[in-house]
Amino acid sequence: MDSFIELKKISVLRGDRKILDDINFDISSGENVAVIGPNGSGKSTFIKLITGKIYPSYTGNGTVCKLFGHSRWNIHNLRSMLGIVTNELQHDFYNEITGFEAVLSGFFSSVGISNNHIVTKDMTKKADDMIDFLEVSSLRNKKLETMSSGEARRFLIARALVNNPKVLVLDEPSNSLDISSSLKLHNTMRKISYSGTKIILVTHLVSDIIPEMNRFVFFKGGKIFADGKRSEVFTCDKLSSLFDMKVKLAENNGLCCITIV
Ligand SMILES: Nc1ncnc2c1ncn2[C@@H]1O[C@H](COP(=O)(O)OP(=O)(O)OP(=O)(O)O)[C@@H](O)[C@H]1O
Repeated sequence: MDSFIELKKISVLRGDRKILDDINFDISSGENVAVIGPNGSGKSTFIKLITGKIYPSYTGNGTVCKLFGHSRWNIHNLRSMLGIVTNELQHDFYNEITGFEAVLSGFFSSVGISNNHIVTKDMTKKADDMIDFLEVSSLRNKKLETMSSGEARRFLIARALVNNPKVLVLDEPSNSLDISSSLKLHNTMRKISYSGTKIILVTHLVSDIIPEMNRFVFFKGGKIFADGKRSEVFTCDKLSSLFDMKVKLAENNGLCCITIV
């Protein structure tokens, strides 16, 4: 099986500063990956790289940057393979768009539906199926701008799933959610992982981690600081080194939390 994402010796430069430095990363099917790192460690830049939004700063000399086997890609062609939900995206949807239209727009990689879009019956059915799956049918015709963050985020996850992507990238998904909405999201991520779509979860909160995450990639200072199986990387020692403070990790009923010791 080809890798979903293959990066070798990849760096990203902004001005004269390397904000991603010599990244080597490869994921294939079967992996749910948690990307964790402190603020400013390069996680968002990494997400932009693996979702085709930016290219590496250097190529040649053994560098590889492939998404689904291709070094060059068209964002529209990536959409059936890669679903993306970021806070930036959610911001784009704060206008007159209803939840249903937002989900439907996933078929066109657009923000909402316009007269140029030809919406088929199958698309409508799939959009409604995904709205059901995310358990927000009662809000289908409500405008996103009038929803809570948690509600709007569920519609954007449904939008990302309409194309049956192989991989769903969630960037800081519990940002601005209260405990109850975070817990709902937690359960939704578990449901998605059972449905066959793999998750790449980017976060600085260990409470976002679901038991199905089987690979952990830690970022620090623009570099991959640790990368491996859950039992090897998601440990008190590694988390303490990552955040430069002694922390204790506890897991209870599938929920994780860290405390400072
Ligand atoms: N376009 C840019 N121009 C200059 N510096 C940038 C740019 N984008 C990111 N940076 C810098 O690169 C570093 C990594 O940023 P990035 O947003 O990738 O980190 P992050 O881990 O996602 O942080 P956070 O958790 O705070 O969102 C930061 O120091 C940031 O200021």
